[in-house]
Amino acid sequence: MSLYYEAAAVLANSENAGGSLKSRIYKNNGLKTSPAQLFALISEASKWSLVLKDVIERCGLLAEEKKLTPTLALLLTHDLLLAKSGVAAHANHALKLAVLRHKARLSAEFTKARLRRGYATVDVLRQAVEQGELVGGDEPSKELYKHPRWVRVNTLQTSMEEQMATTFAGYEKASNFQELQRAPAASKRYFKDPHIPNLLALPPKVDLSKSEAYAKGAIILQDKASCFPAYLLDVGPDDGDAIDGCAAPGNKTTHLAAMVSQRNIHAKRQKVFAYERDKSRAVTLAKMVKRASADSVVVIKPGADFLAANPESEEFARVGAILLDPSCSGSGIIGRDDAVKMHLPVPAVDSAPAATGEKNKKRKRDRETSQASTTVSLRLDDVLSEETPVEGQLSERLTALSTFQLRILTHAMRFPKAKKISYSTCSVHFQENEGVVFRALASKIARARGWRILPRDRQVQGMKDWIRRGVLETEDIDVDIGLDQLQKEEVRNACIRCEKGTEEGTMGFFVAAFVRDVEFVSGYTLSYAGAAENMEEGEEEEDEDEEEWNGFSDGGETIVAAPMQQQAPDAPESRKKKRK
Ligand SMILES: C[S@@+](CC[C@H](N)C(=O)[O-])C[C@H]1O[C@@H](n2cnc3c(N)ncnc32)[C@H](O)[C@@H]1O
Repeated sequence: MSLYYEAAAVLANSENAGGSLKSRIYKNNGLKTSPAQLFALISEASKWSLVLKDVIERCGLLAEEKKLTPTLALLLTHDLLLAKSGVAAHANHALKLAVLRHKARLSAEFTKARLRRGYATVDVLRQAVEQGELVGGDEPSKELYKHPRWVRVNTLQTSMEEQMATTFAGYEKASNFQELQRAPAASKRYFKDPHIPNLLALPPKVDLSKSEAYAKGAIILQDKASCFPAYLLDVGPDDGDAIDGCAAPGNKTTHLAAMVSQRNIHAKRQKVFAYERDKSRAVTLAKMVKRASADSVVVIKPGADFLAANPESEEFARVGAILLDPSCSGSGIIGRDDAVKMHLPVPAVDSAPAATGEKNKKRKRDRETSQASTTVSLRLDDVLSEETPVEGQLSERLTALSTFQLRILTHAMRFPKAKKISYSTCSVHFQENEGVVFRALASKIARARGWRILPRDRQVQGMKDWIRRGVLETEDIDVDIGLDQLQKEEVRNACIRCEKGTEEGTMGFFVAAFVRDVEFVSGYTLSYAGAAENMEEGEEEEDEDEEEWNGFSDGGETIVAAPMQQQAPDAPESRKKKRK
């Protein structure tokens, strides 16, 4: 019987205790039950929980059996009605008796619940449950559009053709994206993305985690929007080396490496330097790079701060392209589809007999607790998120984040041979997106080095075709960057956005690219002090970009050359003061 108590304990306090379902089970050495049995019970019961919650509530089980908590009732009812060998306990165990007493009612309610949902037999209902079709029921899905499972074919190891003939053999082609979104959640369908090469959309519950291609890194589960930065950067054989300034866990790094390798037909040696400040995330990055077979292209800088990388270093003399995907508010992130969600039955409020004193208080508290948490949600795996949402008050967070993002971006603009930069976030906030782009364009370093936005009509085809573009919140642009309305409109249209919960099936995302001409570079003195000489009169007063870079990195250790600036040089506050 420890099976049910231990399963209930695994599910208890899921929001505060942390850890994925697998880590809670497989890293717990104190369990009496086999971890596989525990995992199977929880994942199966969660799939059926929408139906079983309904059955238990209509049967009034919780009101009559005080020993049963909502979670225990759900787990036991699952085994009673659906497990081949029934409830796993000896015949006289109190919990087993508590559900057995209601077997006839529970079975009858189960039949009614099935028929109400329009399933003729238990087998047809079982198939629908397995396919993840049971969204809604009595609780309609809030999601208007299904978020597909996006799969990038890793061209460092394989090709789309090879994957179609192996991993996706037997999958049926959807004639359009809407058809794919309407397909049963676990059905074997696919749709080739028209914007990003080597990208497939599959229904959200298709499980590829056990496929050989996934295990060896031939396919990578990566949201469509997250593929935009490397694709937009469009690194060619003549672009030299590339840097990914904020790399872990490495989806964009490996995509960048794949693009570099695929397009390098002249087999010129091109490297991708991958910076990751956080040491533990750098370990994941290294694993991901190895698994994707990108280690011959990628040079990892573990625990190294990109802001401390010396642009003038010999090592970066050939860096022509830089991808920046810095930490952000994460406001565009969509809840993970592979979460295990358990819908719990709610005890009927009036069904408990009146009680007095302490008992009454306790019963009331129990009822309130169980009503407050009618679902339990747990991540299936401990997967390091691509994004790193930062906690705190929103407006303060946005100010701090956008200051940091601007610093990263203007630092990248210092690399002498760089002529392409992509800047992205998984945020939906103007301040972290177009706001940073406008401020970067206004920075002294951008003007000194001739950086400008990559306009829509010069973007790679898929990005040019993408309809969702940037937004303009003119009242928020407190930098006078000397652009007229038409030019601002060009910048807006050059910015690319994705919105979550739309018919495109992406997360919320933002990306823009900056370019400059090599001729422009060669016409200028490349040191920042030299560039300042080319400034128009009075400009020096407005920017202090030269103070941004204050150290250099040597194998991850930052050697600080000057005290860190407290405020970003382009922060609105400092600018406003100067204008006065
Ligand atoms: C949004 S995540 C990057 C996701 C990654 N591009 C991908 O697609 O998998 C931002 C990462 O940048 C790292 N980071 C933040 N600031 C950094 C800095 N100054 N130098 C290097 N890495 C930094 C964070 O630790 C985090 O892992």
